[in-house]
Amino acid sequence: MENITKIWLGPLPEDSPYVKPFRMYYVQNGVEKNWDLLKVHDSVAIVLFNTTRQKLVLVRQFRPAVYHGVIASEKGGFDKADLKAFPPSIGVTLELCAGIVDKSMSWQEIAREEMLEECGYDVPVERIEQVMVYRSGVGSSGAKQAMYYCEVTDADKAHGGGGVDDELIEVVELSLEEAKRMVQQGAVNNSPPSCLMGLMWFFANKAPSSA
Ligand SMILES: O=c1ccn([C@@H]2O[C@H](COP(=O)(O)OP(=O)(O)O[C@H]3O[C@H](CO)[C@@H](O)[C@H](O)[C@H]3O)[C@@H](O)[C@H]2O)c(=O)[nH]1
Repeated sequence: MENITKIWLGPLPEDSPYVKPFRMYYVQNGVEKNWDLLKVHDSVAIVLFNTTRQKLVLVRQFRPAVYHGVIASEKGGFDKADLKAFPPSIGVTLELCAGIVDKSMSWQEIAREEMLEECGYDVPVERIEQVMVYRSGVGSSGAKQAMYYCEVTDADKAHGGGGVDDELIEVVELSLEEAKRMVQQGAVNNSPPSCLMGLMWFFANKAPSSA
């Protein structure tokens, strides 16, 4: 996955299917203000628990935004990627299985499809429980994400997962102890808030009482 040999930056093409920047103007308390925004896709994320193995199923992948963010935080900017000083592994995340809402299917159907494509579990939508809906990027995109929960067993496994087309996604099974360490005080990791919140929700609501 980290077989990345070259990284560089370029301007955003106006026809990007993923990100559209623009400015919103408004008058608040009689004062004209503006805010720079990004239109991005809404998304779904699924807390997946394999009850056969008592393992949480997450995905590991290289995230360009995280690679950029780690370097920008450390150096105050990103001129050019020095792969020796900053290996691609610093941009690898552990996340919930997730996907963008970019097709005309129900959100639950999209969640079902992502579980199959990314993690290899084939389950009917009826087994996917909605957990909560929230907005991420409240300063930039305000995008909506719906979080779901699904218990799976080894019998639901149709294939190894890994994503479609040229996606490179590694399925990772975490023991309850390993997952708990990710959300303990002082933890530092590359995971997005949705993943950390999903794990905390799991421990508060679903984990076996011994965990
Ligand atoms: O600039 C881009 C952006 C996306 N993609 C592709 O678009 C797809 C998007 O992947 P998908 O699995 O549908 O969504 P995620 O990338 O997992 O992202 C979702 O899940 C994340 C974790 O919850 C959230 O942070 C994000 O906002 C949310 O969109 C992938 O095939 C990417 O290769 C590109 O090729 N170029």
